[in-house]
Amino acid sequence: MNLSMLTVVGHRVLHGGEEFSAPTIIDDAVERTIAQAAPLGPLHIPANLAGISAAREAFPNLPHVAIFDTAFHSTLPEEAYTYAVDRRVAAEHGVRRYGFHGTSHAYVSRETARLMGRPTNEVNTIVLHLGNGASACAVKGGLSVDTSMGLTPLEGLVMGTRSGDVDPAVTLHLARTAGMTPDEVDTLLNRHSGMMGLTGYSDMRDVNAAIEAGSHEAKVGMDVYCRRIRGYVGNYYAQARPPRRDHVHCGRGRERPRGPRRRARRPRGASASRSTPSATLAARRRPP
Ligand SMILES: Nc1ncnc2c1ncn2[C@@H]1O[C@H](COP(=O)(O)OP(=O)(O)O)[C@@H](O)[C@H]1O
Ligand SMILES: CC(=O)OP(=O)(O)O
Repeated sequence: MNLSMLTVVGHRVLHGGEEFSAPTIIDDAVERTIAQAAPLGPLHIPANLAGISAAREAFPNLPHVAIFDTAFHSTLPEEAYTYAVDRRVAAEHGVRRYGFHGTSHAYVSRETARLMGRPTNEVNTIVLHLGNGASACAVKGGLSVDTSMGLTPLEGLVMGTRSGDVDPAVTLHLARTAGMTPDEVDTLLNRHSGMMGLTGYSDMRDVNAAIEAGSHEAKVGMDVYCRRIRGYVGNYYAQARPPRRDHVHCGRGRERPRGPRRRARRPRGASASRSTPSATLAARRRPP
């Protein structure tokens, strides 16, 4: 490759925080702001910064542009990016869902619309990015409306070495009962969990080989991985289009659903389903 033909250097950068939601020319100040996000991306930001610094040194006369993984998710509605924690604490410490793998979800959703021969703004997709890091994204008319990764890339699907969703109290439990420090819990959940923690392998080809060889742990690991994916796909599908008849009411079932209970079953814009008097616990199923 003739390097003199280069006109610009693009850098995939993990976290744009609330500062960056569009491609941004990198200067020293931008580099410093990216560095501030390091605690939110311990696996990625140090590598991103090393790449930026090496490339800026090698090509000092070219513009360097940061493309942020979080940018595509800047369209998340407030109800999707808000965690149900104390508002003041969340605001003070920037605790909210950002979402990642944005370039991948944007590309796949647009390409899907193109292959279907339909305009992007008319197509709704659920995109699964299944690499070492893994995430799901609900894309409505070309815009990200929900995604499985959160404040950091730890939340959501089971990944190569990351746990994805766990009860947040697991971290407190490990700190209190095992005496683990925040850094140790961070390392456990980011580097020694997921498929690696469940099966001993982070590479799916190794997991598949172990399943073929009869490993129970590998089979269970794969089942956990797939179950989590089904859960997210079902979640996003239900958000867009709730099932009209299959539902379970727990508690106070005889009251007519109001407010949140009604909206949980029928988001704005969805067509109404006929509500049925229900017992305290009533499940209606379609015949097989
Ligand atoms: N042909 C394949 N069959 C099954 N899994 C594969 C195959 N190729 C790659 N993978 C799995 O995809 C994951 C890595 O995906 P990749 O997109 O390369 O990761 P990254 O997120 O690091 O870019 C690994 O778990 C790997 O085993
Ligand atoms: C955000 C993330 O998980 O990225 P990767 O898949 O490259 O690890």
